[in-house]
Amino acid sequence: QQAKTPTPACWTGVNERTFVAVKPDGVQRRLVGEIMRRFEKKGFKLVGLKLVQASEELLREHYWDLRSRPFFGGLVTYMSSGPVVAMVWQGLDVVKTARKMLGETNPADSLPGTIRGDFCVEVCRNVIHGSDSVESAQKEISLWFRQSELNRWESSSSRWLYN
Ligand SMILES: Nc1ncnc2c1ncn2[C@@H]1O[C@@H]2COP(=O)(O)O[C@H]2[C@H]1O
Repeated sequence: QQAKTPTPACWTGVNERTFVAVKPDGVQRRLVGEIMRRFEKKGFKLVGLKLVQASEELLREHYWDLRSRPFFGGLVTYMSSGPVVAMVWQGLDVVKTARKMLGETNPADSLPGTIRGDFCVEVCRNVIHGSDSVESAQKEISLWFRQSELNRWESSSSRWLYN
């Protein structure tokens, strides 16, 4: 069994970070603003943001764990079919909460009120990706962003969000 990399203290508590990407279908369907609005209104802090045309190489690495699945080729083609909005959001329990906000991988299993529950119908066009653990968030953020692209800033609302 692979040893677990310990989470650095700077990545825990209110400083936890997750990687979220609006997929090409989400960009084409003009869902970027609505999705970002949900994360902002929830109280998470945006620390990284860019519109990128992802290379197949980057996507193969991003989805490396799924490489033997029959849909892998189609997934890479879909994800490279247009620009993606890559984001890093920060806040307490952001990895777990973002997954809840996204809904289930299959939109049909996603409750109304979630992003996938509200805006899509099929698993191969599920509009958004979010890291599934703190560990994969760290890997995905370093794959998609340079350190210099991540911003540290003091949020004036943090004292109203955290005790
Ligand atoms: N059965 C499937 N058929 C096609 N694509 C899938 C299937 N299961 C998962 N995926 C895709 O693989 C992706 C893996 O993580 P995502 O959250 O980005 O969203 C998933 C879907 O886009």
